[in-house]
Amino acid sequence: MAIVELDHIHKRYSNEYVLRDITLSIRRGEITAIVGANGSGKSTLLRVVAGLTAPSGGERTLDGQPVIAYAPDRLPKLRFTPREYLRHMTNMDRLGSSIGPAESAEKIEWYLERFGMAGTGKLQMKDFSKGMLQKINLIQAFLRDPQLLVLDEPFGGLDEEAARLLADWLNAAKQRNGAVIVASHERAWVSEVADRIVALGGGKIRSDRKSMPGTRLPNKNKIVECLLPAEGGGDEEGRMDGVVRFEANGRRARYTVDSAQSDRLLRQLLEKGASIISVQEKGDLP
Ligand SMILES: Nc1ncnc2c1ncn2[C@@H]1O[C@H](COP(=O)(O)OP(=O)(O)OP(=O)(O)O)[C@@H](O)[C@H]1O
Repeated sequence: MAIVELDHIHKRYSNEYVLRDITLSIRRGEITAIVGANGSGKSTLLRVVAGLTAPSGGERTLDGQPVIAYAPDRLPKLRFTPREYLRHMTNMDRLGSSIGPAESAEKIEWYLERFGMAGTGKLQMKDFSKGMLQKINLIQAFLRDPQLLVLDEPFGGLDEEAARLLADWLNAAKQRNGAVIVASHERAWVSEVADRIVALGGGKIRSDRKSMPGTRLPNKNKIVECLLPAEGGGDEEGRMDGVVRFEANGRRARYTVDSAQSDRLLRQLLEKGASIISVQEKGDLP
């Protein structure tokens, strides 16, 4: 069954119809892309799907009470550091969940690191570039572990590497049987990830067709986290075969390694007495 059903939805602002007679099912295990010209109603449709805008007519039905996460097309430039903002978002969320502050702080770090944002320190979001702000916007949505992800222009402002990672995360969410809906003008990424493409025009559905996602290879790096037998040795560690990135905090170390070389790295680490904490595909979710 669909996670959200829209049945003959209309949305009107004053006398202007923005959505007209929209009937649409958003299903689990599927990535749905909404495409269409500027002003065609994509953002409005997404907000109706997420339950943030009430329709003027028609019915929206949810299957159960799924956790829904929404990322708007841009975040305001707030006077918060990303950690302050994300902590605030998860604090609000935790009211209804079982995850504690330590665990959610760890998850925040996990996402910041993956997006190369761990080093932003005291820099406030008001001074962020468009792409940096977009990464925080996406993190706040993924942090909720949603069953329904509603993302407005998620690829906007992202560089190639970040966009690839996002595509991997969307696929990982889908593999967990989550439902994903994105509005996007980025044709290449839409055809890369979408199982289904719904085109809007003048607030109406003009076409709704299946798509065949995925010609691009997934991120081929793995992330190995481990406890080293002793501190230090950063230069030497970074030069180990296949290691593209090395970070350490005391004895705790993180290697980003080419998948083809990861077994070899693991063997070398074990031989020198390290204990392995985790091995993950770079595009996995926590
Ligand atoms: N709160 C609002 N009040 C009045 N009109 C609105 C409101 N929100 C959206 N609209 C109007 O609804 C229409 C559709 O806007 P929407 O943002 O949904 O389009 P879109 O397809 O997402 O556009 P874009 O590709 O430019 O982001 C536009 O004409 C817009 O002016």
